[in-house]
Amino acid sequence: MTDAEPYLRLERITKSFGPFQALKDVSLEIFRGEFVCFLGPSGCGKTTLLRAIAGLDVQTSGRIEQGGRDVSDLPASARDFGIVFQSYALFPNLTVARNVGYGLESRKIPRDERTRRVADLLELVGLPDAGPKFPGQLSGGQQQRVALARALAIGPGLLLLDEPLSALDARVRQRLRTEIVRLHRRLGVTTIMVTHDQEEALTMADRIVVMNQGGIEQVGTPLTIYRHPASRFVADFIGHMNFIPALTAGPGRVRVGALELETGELDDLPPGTPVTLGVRPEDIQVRDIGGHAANVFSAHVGELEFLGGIWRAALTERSMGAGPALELRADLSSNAVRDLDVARGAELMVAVPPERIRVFVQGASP
Ligand SMILES: Nc1ncnc2c1ncn2[C@@H]1O[C@H](COP(=O)(O)OP(=O)(O)OP(=O)(O)O)[C@@H](O)[C@H]1O
Repeated sequence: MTDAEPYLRLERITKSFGPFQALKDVSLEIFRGEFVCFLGPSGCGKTTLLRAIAGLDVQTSGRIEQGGRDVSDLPASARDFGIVFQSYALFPNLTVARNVGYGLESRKIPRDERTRRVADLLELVGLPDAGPKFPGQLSGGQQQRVALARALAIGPGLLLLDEPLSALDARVRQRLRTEIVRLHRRLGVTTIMVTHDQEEALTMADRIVVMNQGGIEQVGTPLTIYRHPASRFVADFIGHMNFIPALTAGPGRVRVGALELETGELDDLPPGTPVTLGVRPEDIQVRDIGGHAANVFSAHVGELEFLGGIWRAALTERSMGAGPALELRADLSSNAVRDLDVARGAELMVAVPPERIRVFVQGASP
């Protein structure tokens, strides 16, 4: 097997629980050394997919190949992975050292080597002195580090993380996030993490698999998923987005009420086709709007919400004639708000760069 070939290949995986289809024809390829996140709302099937990869919940149909080997029908014990669960799942009556060494013990690794390896692993996860303690004597974050060390002990080909951070408080979560990424860089172990937290996926993953209702909506790098969401679902699930109903008006142009806008992307749709435009709040410009800028219009400032580093402004464009007004949320820097005297009730010139407008065709996206 060469590195150009996927390390893990999922082919047409389905999973049914009675009449309910939790996974619908899922195909995916993951390469050696990648950090991949399965991201999606509760119940979309991400844990079910992870458990199928581990052999903990066998798929109803489909094929799973790992490292060039067909593992579809292998029991979990015969597959090559380490796993960390949300709930730590440590043995409460065993010391930390024995928890970490558990897999080594059952593989009959000699005691000396085991002791050395456990010490290395505890060092690796930043708990060099925790060996003699019991899990109950550690904080949640520390227990999750022990769970990580245990999962890595046998040097698995695949590290599976099932919402490993969601039981932890925000600060610990943040710190462990960085540590897991660092650990991954250092060890290079192919890693799959399930999360419903978009920020976690965006900051940690090499590639994100966005799931919805038992299927895959989009696979891509965090930047691609954020900048070029393939569907309205993805656009809505990741980050904030203004959705604006519009009609096509010729190549690269759309009409929103009386306003005509230029867009960077538009398939060859006949004029008058209903579409939905997607614009991120941070892509609405209020500064340095040159004379030749496209999509410039005046907007009325409504509510202004202070979010710390930025302000979120409710903007309304009123040249719409009889139609409903165009409402937008815009994220403005504190500097812009100060320099331009942006205040509730003010009028503000705004520009929406054409290349920052996504066009979703109605009915084509779920
Ligand atoms: N053992 C089971 N029996 C019946 N239905 C199940 C079983 N396990 C999961 N499901 C259903 O399959 C769907 C997918 O579940 P899964 O746990 O994979 O979702 P998820 O995306 O991981 O969500 P969450 O973030 O809530 O865990 C859900 O609707 C769930 O109710």
